[in-house]
Amino acid sequence: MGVGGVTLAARGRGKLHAACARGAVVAGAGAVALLAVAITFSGSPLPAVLQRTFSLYETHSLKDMEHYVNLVRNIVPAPSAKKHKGQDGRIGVVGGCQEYTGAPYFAAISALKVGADLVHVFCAREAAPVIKSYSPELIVHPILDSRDAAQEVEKWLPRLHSLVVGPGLGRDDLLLNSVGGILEVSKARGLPVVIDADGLWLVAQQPTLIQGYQKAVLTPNHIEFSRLWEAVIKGPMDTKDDSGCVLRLSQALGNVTVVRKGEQDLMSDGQQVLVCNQKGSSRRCGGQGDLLSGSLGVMAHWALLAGPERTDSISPLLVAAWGACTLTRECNQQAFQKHGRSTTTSDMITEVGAAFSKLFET
Ligand SMILES: NC(=O)C1=CN([C@@H]2O[C@H](COP(=O)(O)OP(=O)(O)OC[C@H]3O[C@@H](n4cnc5c(N)ncnc54)[C@H](O)[C@@H]3O)[C@@H](O)[C@H]2O)[C@@H](O)CC1
Ligand SMILES: Nc1ncnc2c1ncn2[C@@H]1O[C@H](COP(=O)(O)OP(=O)(O)OP(=O)(O)O)[C@@H](O)[C@H]1O
Ligand SMILES: [Mg+2]
Repeated sequence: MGVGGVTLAARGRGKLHAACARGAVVAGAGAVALLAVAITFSGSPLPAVLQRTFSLYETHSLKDMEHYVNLVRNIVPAPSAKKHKGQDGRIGVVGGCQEYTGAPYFAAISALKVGADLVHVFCAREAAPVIKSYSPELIVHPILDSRDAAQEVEKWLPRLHSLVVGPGLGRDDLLLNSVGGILEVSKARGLPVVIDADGLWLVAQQPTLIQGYQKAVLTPNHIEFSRLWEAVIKGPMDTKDDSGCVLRLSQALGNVTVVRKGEQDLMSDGQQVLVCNQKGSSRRCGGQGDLLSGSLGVMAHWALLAGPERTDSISPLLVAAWGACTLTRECNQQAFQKHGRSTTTSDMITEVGAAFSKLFET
């Protein structure tokens, strides 16, 4: 499908309106149609950083980019002296075990740096003192390996706006079983959930856990996507049609949003496919996906609060996903410019503030 920059494909259920309205590239059943529809854009000009990145691409792609940037800006809550602590996001991260303490920390601190007010980490007992020692800013609950973990977490759910499930969770059956229970109670409350890493392992074992839950966003990397595909589609993957595969997996899961990370990030709600080609770097250190899932935890809450009227009828969760992918890749690029091959995820997290304001602050 598409040519560089940002393109949007719509297919499957025949919803072409959003793509056509912006003159995007529309791919359908192997055919690719380029629709050059002139439109005007409102809002602030494209940030210089994005103009640099996208100046080589065709005008319609640049305009799509500008449009999505404006949609992300539309969901970002305005700073206000009238707000109280917690209003811009209270996010939960479910993950952290004996082996992995970095991943939940990266996800949680990213959520805070993007703009959440409070972040709670629900982790295994042994991981808690380690995660606390990384940051005094995180609230850490050492309850995930207790027998009644799901009920313990459920007590906190009324205070939370979204959950990020899976970074550093590990694959211990007791923990996975508790997380299955946490997903059930979260669904019952209609809480948005971003599922990543070992949370995706669990979903691949039990797809019914999120089947049809349209407030779930899955963020698989290459391997995790293949695993989900095998579990849900159970057939060969068309390796020449990456966006078609994302669309199909999302549809098969009942329009759960799927974000397939890679050289370009492809995301679909089963109706449309958005592409994020924001320049990153060649550095692939561990933890970048955790930065993405933590950022998305906050942006998913903001997007659902803003609603489709602020996202031009594109699914709010797709807009949030596009924003979080763009931000993560920009952090990667900025950190790489400073640190080159020694870039680590901590360096990227240091860039979150500057990257966010370049991209999305008006
Ligand atoms: N500092 C930390 O604590 C970190 C912990 N992490 C955690 O580690 C656990 C396991 O995550 P993994 O991502 O390793 O598990 P996966 O089972 O997804 O990956 C297994 C292997 O696949 C490889 N792989 C990934 N992308 C690939 C690609 N495009 N092509 C070929 N091979 C590829 C990885 O190098 C890894 O060795 C999760 O809980 C995760 O959150 C990671 O988030 C990284 C950072
Ligand atoms: N080849 C690539 N080129 C540019 N960016 C990439 C590439 N692969 C992944 N990314 C970006 O890196 C971020 C994390 O994706 P990645 O595939 O590394 O996740 P992950 O394997 O889950 O990471 P983690 O180590 O945190 O588990 C995403 O924003 C994605 O866009
Ligand atoms: Mg990962």
